[in-house]
Amino acid sequence: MSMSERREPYTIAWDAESECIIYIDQTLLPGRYELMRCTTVDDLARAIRRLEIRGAPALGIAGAMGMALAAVRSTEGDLGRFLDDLRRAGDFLKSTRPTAVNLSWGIDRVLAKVSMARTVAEAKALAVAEANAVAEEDELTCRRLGGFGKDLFPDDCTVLTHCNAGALACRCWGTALGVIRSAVAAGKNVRVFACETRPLNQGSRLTCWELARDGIDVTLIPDSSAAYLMRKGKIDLVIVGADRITKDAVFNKIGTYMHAVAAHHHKIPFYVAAPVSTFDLARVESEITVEERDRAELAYCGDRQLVPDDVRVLNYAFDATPLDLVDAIITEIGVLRPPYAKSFQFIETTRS
Ligand SMILES: CSC[C@H]1O[C@H](OP(=O)(O)O)[C@H](O)[C@@H]1O
Repeated sequence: MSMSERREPYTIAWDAESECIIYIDQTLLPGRYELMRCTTVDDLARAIRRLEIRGAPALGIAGAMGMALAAVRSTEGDLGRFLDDLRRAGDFLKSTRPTAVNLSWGIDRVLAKVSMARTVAEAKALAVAEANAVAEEDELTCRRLGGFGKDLFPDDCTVLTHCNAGALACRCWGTALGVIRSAVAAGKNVRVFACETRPLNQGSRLTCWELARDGIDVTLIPDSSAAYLMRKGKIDLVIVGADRITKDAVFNKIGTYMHAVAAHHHKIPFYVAAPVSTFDLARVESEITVEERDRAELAYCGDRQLVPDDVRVLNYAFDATPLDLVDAIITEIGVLRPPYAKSFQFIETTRS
C-alpha cells in the first residue's frame, strides 16, 4: 500500500463516544503496537512522563486533550470554580515535561477558548472542540511543512536524522520525517541514516520502525558514528525536529548539538523542521529548563546494569543548538533562513 493510502489510527486521538484519549503506547514499539485508552488527567500525566506519548507536536495535542479530559470529567457546577480546576489541571500537566513548549501551548490554547464560555456545559463543549481542532490542524501543518522542506532536498541524497520527529511525534506524517516523506512522495531518491538516539532509542525504536513501514531506505547507526560518516562524505544533509525554538537557540533531543557542530565543521546543511507552535520567541536559551530524566534510563538496559551503583549519572533529555549552526528552519508557513531576527518578526506577526 502506498504511504498516502495507509490509514493508521492517529498517534493520539479523542474518542468522542467514551470521552477519552486513545494513543499508541510508544514505549512498546517496535515490538508491540498497542493502542491505549486514557480516561483521567493523572493517567495522561503518567503516559507523558513515561514517553508513552512523546514528541513536541504530539505533546501539544496531548495537552489540549488533557484539558478536554479534565473538562468532561469535572463535576463542578460553578463556572468560576470549574475554570480554576481546569487551570490547575493544566499546570499539573505542564510540569510533566518542561522543555517542549508545545505541551504548554496546547493547554493554553484550550484554556483561552473555554474562558469565553458562559456556562459549564458550554465550556465542556468548547474544550473538546478546541482539542480536536488542535489535533486536526497538526496534520495539515505537517503536510505543509513537508511541502516546503522537500525542495531543500537534492533529487538523490543521504540524510541524517536524530531521535524521532515523525508521525509518532505528531498526529501523523511528522515534521523532520514529514519532510522526508514529502521528498520521497515527490519522487526524490532519499536514503536515511537514523541515529539510535541514546538513552531511550527513539531513533532505532521509532524512526526506523516508521520509515521501514513506509518502505523508505533507512540504516540505523549509533549516535557516535554520525561525525565519522560526515567525514567520509556519506551525509548530504541533517534534518531534525525541535521541542522549543527561542530567540537564540533550538532545543531538541540530547545529541542534536553534537550533530550541528559536526555538520558545521564538514559544511553539511543542518535543517530544523518545526511548526510555528514550537517557537517561543519571548525567551532566550538561558531561561529554559532542560529536562533531566531518571538515572535508571542510562544505568540499565532492561535488567542489565551498565554502571556501578556509586557512580553519578547526568541524564539530560535535551540540548540547545545556537541558531548560527542552523542553516534553515522549515515551518508550515515557509523556510526561514538566517538572519533569523527578521524571519522571527514575521513569525510573531502570524501569531498575533
Ligand atoms: C517533532 S518534535 C519531536 C522531538 O521530541 C523528541 O523528544 P522526546 O522523544 O523526548 O519527546 C525529540 O526531541 C524530537 O526531536
